[in-house]
Amino acid sequence: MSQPTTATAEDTPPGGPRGPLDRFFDLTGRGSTVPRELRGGVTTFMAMAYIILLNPIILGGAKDINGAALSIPQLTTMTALSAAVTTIVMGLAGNVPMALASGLGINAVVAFQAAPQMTWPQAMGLVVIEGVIIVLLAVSGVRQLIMDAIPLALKHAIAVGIGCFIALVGLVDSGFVTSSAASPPLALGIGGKLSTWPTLVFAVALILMIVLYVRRVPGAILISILAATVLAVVIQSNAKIPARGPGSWGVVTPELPDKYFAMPDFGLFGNVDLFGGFGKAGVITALVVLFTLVLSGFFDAMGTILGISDEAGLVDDKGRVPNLGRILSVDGLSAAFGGLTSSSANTVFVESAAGVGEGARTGLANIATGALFAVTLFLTPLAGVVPAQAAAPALVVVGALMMAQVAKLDWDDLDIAIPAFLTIVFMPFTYSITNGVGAGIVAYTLIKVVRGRAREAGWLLWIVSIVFLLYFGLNVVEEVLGVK
Ligand SMILES: Nc1nc2[nH]cnc2c(=O)[nH]1
Repeated sequence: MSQPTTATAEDTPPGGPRGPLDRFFDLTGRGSTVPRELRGGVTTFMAMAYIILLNPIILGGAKDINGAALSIPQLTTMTALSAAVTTIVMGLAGNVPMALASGLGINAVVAFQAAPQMTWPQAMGLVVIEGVIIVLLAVSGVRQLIMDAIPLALKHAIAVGIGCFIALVGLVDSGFVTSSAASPPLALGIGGKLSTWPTLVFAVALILMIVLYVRRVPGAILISILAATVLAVVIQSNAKIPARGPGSWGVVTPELPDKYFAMPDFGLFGNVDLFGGFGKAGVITALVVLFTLVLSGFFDAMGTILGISDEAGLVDDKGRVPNLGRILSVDGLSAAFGGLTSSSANTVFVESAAGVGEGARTGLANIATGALFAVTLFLTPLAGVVPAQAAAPALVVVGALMMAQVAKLDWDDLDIAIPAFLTIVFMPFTYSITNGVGAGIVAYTLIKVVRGRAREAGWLLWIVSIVFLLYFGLNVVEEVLGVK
């Protein structure tokens, strides 16, 4: 891929014999070094650390059918634990710079679709089953077959769509872009105006990151995140911006905590009722929830794995990813582990692209990211210091890098141009990677049919298209079947 790297003489792989770390992670083979991997891993952690705070807020804010809520401190521990374990396992087994944590798409399904119809252990039981189904699809080779069936052009479009999506996520999380019920639905800052301290911090961080990055300063992204965090803490200690409301920092208010250390509470571990949800909510309702979980988990991770691999230059000329079977299996296991820990399905995070932007190319970066998540198990108060405004510019800059893939598409070929465009725009516009993948695949198959080339799509894409049509029409199906 064509991004500028941040190599220095200190970074250059030595010509001598390769050490055990180098051999295990193939650092030299992938043109990387230990410092670069560590820098990438730390950067990814900085871009993802917010999840330790946000996931408990989303899951802990919802009530189950009995009106019970999960404990926020326990959720915080479980979110950090599952991110640490799954990220390290992915690094060791998959050797890719792809960190995992509780997915924001899926946790909303768990909190707002599953939990209100059953108990928390039953909802988490469905998450475990989802993960097991995804593992079965991976080990049977079906998941890989589906990935291979997706045309190369759509794989590039997925990377571009994810780039646009993470840029929007960054802009929204930092309050630089806000939504309102009035028109226009999206606006700059508050009501079209940038006038708050948090947006200033975002702007400073973004400018600093761009300047350092184009000047190829090693650690550009990380330095900018840290510098912006310091700026944010200084501003907050003087301006005392309220934690909630317009103009606030969002999930993380950058304040130095009173205490830095807290003992983790593992009380939610194993709090799972595997099949009880089918009895409580009804078989069809539970199956509809399971279908949504599997489809989102399957295609969100697939899109993210393709996008990050493409960005890291790990794919071959057919768009194939190394160690794909293992990566997909670990991804499924991670979803199940998320259920087991009540932290909701863990999935490959798009934020891993920030570490790739910093030079990460192997699973060693994951060891750094995972180790930092493990440390936060004991330092949960400190995890709340980096505000979105400091970390989110990384998502915008990396979004720009991922845009490079758009040049690989033949925009004069409508068979490609229209599905690729839909893939790209559906991701940011519907805030979902899965929707983008689905829109592209359905459009691709449709165009092949109306052009009299139905066979070119291949039978597998046909099946996937039908499944996606079901997914998009799920509400209609639910009404027909009379389920909630
Ligand atoms: N791919 C992916 N990345 C994320 N980053 C935060 N949440 C998510 C998610 O649900 N999926």
